[in-house]
Amino acid sequence: MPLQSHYGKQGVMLVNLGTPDAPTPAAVNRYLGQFLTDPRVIDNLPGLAQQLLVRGIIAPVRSGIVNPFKAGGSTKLYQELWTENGSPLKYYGKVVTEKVAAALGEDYSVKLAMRYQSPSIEVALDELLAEQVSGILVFPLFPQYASATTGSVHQEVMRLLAKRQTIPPVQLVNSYYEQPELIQVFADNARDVGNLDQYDHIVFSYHGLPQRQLKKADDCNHCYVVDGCCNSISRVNQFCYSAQCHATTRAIATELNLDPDRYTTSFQSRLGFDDWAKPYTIDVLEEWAKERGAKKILCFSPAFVADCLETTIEIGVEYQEEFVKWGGERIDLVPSLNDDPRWVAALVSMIRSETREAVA
Ligand SMILES: C=CC1=C(C)c2cc3[nH]c(cc4nc(cc5[nH]c(cc1n2)c(C)c5CCC(=O)O)C(CCC(=O)O)=C4C)c(C)c3C=C
Ligand SMILES: [Fe+2]
Ligand SMILES: [Fe+2]
Repeated sequence: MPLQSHYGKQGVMLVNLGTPDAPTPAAVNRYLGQFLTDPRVIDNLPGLAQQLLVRGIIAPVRSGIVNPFKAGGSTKLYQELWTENGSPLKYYGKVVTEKVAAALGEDYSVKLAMRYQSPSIEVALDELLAEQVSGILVFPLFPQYASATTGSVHQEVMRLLAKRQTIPPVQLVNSYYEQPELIQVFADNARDVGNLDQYDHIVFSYHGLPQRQLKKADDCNHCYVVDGCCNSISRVNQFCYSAQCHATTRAIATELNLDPDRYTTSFQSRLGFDDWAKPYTIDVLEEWAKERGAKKILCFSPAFVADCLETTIEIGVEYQEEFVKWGGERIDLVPSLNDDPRWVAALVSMIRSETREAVA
């Protein structure tokens, strides 16, 4: 018998990053304003300076709200990404939540939340608590831990719970970067693409992080100090985002029997002028096209569980155009997990194993 209360359902909150409510300058401005004033995302500015810079310059300029007749860069990209179902990140989040809820059955109550914009963590938490759940499993939809993503979700959940008299049993999922269930789905999706020998090279492209944040999160003075610091994972770097990304790559590559010279781990979406985790995906693509004559590249995006701006547009359109200019033919994207039944089954399996004690 578990120690905790076992009355009511087990609550589950699936949490992703968030996306604008609409592809308009006003909505993109609201989204970027909330996202980029998070001190875990832009971590090197004092609070007031960050508010002024983000809300006064970065968000208005990127969204284009400063000029009502001309959408800014980010808004244009969101307009390109938008489908009849809206933003894919939110659409697939909703579909997956419904499917996971149906598969888990009556013992569970499953909600979707977004760290920024809607549906908010606050609303999802209130709904779960109003149902008198016996406990809550907070499951960020980020396979690898970063302070800017998972850490921020955890902090927000704790901030909201800290206001309440009763703090229910809460489990915070940290990461699942090499869980066999997850690795299997990425590998199966790649197998569905066809014979991998048709590709000159395979790129595993992860969202980047400023090197400063990797160092800050490193209590063991390991990252950028020890040679090949992220090439293996152990006690000293078990929570390092970059090391976890490399571990995800190795696990997928092992599953697909890929030799190490067939693939590269790289990082995308750099913002600002500081150095981010390297190598940058765009540099890897340039090198393969210009110096090694690569024509076809296969690209995995294992930091994302659904189509989003960074996969569909940044890699699928922007990097693709550059690659062709450099003499390449095409970059094929391994489809994201989206609402793939194998991904739903993987989530159900991970949730069940995390809550086995509570749902006895
Ligand atoms: C692994 C997941 C992610 C990490 C780590 C991450 C860090 C990070 N991101 C920014 C700045 C931006 N990210 C933007 C979009 C975006 N980021 C992620 C995931 C991670 N970000 C996703 C899934 C998305 C797309 C959301 C969607 O709606 O499709 C954007 C907005 C787009 C733009 O204006 O270019 C910004 C800005 C920083 C600064 C950062 C770490 C410090
Ligand atoms: Fe991002
Ligand atoms: Fe490292």
